[in-house]
Amino acid sequence: MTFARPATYSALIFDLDGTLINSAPDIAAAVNRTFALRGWPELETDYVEAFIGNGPRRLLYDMLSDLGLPCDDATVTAALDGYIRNYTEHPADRTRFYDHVLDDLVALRDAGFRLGICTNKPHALTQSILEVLGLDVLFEAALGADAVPACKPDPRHLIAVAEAMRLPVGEGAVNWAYVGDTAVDQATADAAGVPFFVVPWGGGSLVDVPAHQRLSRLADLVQFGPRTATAVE
Ligand SMILES: O=C(O)COP(=O)(O)O
Ligand SMILES: [Mg+2]
Repeated sequence: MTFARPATYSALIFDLDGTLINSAPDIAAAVNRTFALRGWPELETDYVEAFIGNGPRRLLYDMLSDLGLPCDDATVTAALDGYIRNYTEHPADRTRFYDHVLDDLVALRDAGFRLGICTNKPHALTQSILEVLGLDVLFEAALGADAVPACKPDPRHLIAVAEAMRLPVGEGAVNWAYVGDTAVDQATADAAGVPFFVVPWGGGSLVDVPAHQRLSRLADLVQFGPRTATAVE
């Protein structure tokens, strides 16, 4: 989709996994603890990482199906319970920010942006990981997949975060943007009629967007900040 680039955005909403944090090592560890109990194979982090972005149920279903293991509803539901328990016990042991993310988020806040998160990670895990990483103070709202009736790529997930931040929604009214790393994020923004930017890490290089929507780092967005734009005028 194409969109008119405004001079400023009042807010930015971010995806979490693959966009702000590399959580793949902790996700893979929780998957492997869950798999080990069932006699399923140990998986490489890179393999698991490629399936992240559609929430934990799809993560497990997609991997089990790809590996030729049982992936009926009952098996996936039991594995999901174990996975969430394992991940909750170790939410951020090995999770790290991508390069410059923390500094750049502070720069974006200082440029006048209001900040939110729209992630397919479970809501309670999202809250605890944001707290562990000290990010809870930077974001006005963060909604995980199970905090809304329909999660990404359903646009209502993103709209729910905007509404929690009291941002304008609806055609022609949007003055904020979504930043993510996968085609799921892109499809969500497109369906919501919201400008989209993609990061260069996570799954970002695989997403097909025009050059002006491709970031080299989050601080590229400072130029669209209300305070930055005012200072330039
Ligand atoms: O799929 C997940 O669990 C989370 O992914 P997201 O933060 O990239 O939406
Ligand atoms: Mg992501």
